[in-house]
Amino acid sequence: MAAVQDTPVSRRLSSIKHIIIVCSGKGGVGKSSVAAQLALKLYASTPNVRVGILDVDLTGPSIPRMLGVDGSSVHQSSDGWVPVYADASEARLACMSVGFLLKRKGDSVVWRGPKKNAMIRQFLSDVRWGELDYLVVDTPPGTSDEHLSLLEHLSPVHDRLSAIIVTTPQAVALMDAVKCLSFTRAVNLPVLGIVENMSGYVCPCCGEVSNVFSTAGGEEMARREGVRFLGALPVDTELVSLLDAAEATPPKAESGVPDAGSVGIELVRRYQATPSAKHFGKVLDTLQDALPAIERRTSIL
Ligand SMILES: Nc1ncnc2c1ncn2[C@@H]1O[C@H](COP(=O)(O)OP(=O)(O)OP(=O)(O)O)[C@@H](O)[C@H]1O
Repeated sequence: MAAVQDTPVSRRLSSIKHIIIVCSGKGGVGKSSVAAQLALKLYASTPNVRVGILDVDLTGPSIPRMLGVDGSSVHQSSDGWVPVYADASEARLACMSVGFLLKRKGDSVVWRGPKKNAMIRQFLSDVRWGELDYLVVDTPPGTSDEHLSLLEHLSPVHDRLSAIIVTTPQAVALMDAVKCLSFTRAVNLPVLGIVENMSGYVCPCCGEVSNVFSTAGGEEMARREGVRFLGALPVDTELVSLLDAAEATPPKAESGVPDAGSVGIELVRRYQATPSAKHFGKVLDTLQDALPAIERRTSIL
C-alpha cells in the first residue's frame, strides 16, 4: 500500500474512519436526500456514532435545509471553521455547506472552476471535523469539476474513500448512472453500490408500495455492471414534507426561540417515523456489509 501523503487535508481528516461520496449521473434523482438520510440514519442507528456531512454541491446547496439548519452560520476558531452541529450540544452530527457562507438566503454562487476548487480544499483542510466515524459528501449531479477537485484533495486519504451512486428507475437516469459508474472506474474510486430512489410509491393511507414507473432497473444495472445493489427507496410524501420543509417546523426550545440543535433532534425523531426510514434501514445494513468488503485502492485518480 502506498504511504499516506502528509498534506493539510490528510492531517485534518486523520480521525475520520470512512468518507462516503454520494454521486448521481443525473440531477434531481434524490442524491441530496439520500445523503441527508444516510447521515440521519447513521446518526440514529448507532449510539455515540459521530457523523459529518459535507455539501459540495456549491451551486445548489440543499443539505442545510434538509437537516433543518438553514440560516445557521459557521464561525472561525483558532483551529479553523467550526461546522454547524445539527444536534447542537451533542455535537455528533456536523454539517458544512457553502449555504452557511452566503450573505443572504437565495444568493447564487457564480464561481468559475478555480474558486470552486479553492472552496472544496478549504472545506477539507480548514473545517474542524474532529473525530468522525463517517463523513458523507453530497456532490453536484454528473461528473463535474467539483468531483475532480474533491478527489484530488482527498487522494492522500484514498484508503478511506468510497462512493454510492443514486439513480431513479427510468431509463434515462439509469443511462447516466452507468456513466457515473464509468467515471468512478476511470478515477479508481471504489463503489459501495447503487441506490434506486423513487422506486414505487408509498400510499400515505395504507403504507402499501405500488409501482408507478418501471422498477428494479437499478438492481438490474447493478447486476449487469458487477456492483452491489444497496436497495430501493420509494416515493414518500412524508419524506418530502419533512426534508423540504425542515426549516419551517422548528419546535420551540425552552427559551421560546428555536435553535438549530432542537430542530435537528426533532428532525431525526420525525425522520425515524417515516416509511423512508424503514426502507433506508435495509440500505444501511447492506452498505455496512459492503464497507469492509470493498477493495480498497492503493491510489485514486
Ligand atoms: N424518495 C423520495 N420520495 C419523495 N420525494 C423525494 C424522494 N427523494 C427525493 N425526493 C424529493 O425530490 C426533490 C429532489 O431531491 P434532491 O434534491 O435530493 O435531488 P438531487 O439529485 O440532489 O438534486 P440536484 O440535482 O438538484 O442536486 C426534493 O424535493 C426531494 O425532497
